[in-house]
Amino acid sequence: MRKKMVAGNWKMNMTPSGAVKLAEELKPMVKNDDVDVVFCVPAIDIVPVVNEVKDTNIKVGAENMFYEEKGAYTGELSPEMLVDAGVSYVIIGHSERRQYFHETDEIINKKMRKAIEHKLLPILCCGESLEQRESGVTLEFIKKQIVNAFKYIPPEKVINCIIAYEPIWAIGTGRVATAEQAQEVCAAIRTNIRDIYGAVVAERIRILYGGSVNAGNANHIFSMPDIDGGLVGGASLKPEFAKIVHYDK
Ligand SMILES: O=C(CO)COP(=O)(O)O
Repeated sequence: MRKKMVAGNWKMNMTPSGAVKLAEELKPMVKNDDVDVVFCVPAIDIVPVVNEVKDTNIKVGAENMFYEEKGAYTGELSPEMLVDAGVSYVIIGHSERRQYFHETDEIINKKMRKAIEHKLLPILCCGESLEQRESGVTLEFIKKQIVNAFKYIPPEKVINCIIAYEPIWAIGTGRVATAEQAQEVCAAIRTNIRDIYGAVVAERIRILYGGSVNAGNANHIFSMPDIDGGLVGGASLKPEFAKIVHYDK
């Protein structure tokens, strides 16, 4: 049985003081032993949020990291810095980073390998554009994203990674994929993983859905057999996030 996960992606929201307030408000509301709860927060908020949620069930994630160990990379954060600050997860390859910061599959693969080397758990994002969906290439495109992201990573490491399927057309638009649409793609991703890494990895790896998840649709989406929880944007900045964590109540 895979444990469900609900991860918030705060994106570029929340000043350090605002972040502490939000974490303080949410922490008593998101206790749920059946769900792994993660706050993925802006880099500047990591240290204060880690302090705020220590001794709770909440783990902290970063929204990005660089693939080099250290050195002359102005503005970047290394995996060692994240680990030392108390980070457990790192989002890699979000569509916003692919779009605005020109991250390629090759860069994403380097980040995946480096995160794993430092025992950070990657939340790998994949997802198609509206144009790709309408031209019928969704499954083929996502397979390519997955294959490229996991290149050179052995199955015993792949098993602990998290994949987030986030159709670009459903992010921040209020236009949520139907639970059936999300299930279809998440099942195809699991089949891809099975074909490459075998049944054990495929049964254990967690696949999340992201894109306009809210308190009203989480229960239906998370009840799909291949969907193990959600990566939540807008609704992760509000008390509504706690309702998503308690989706089945
Ligand atoms: O991009 C997302 C999470 O990573 C989804 O964002 P929204 O939940 O705001 O659509």
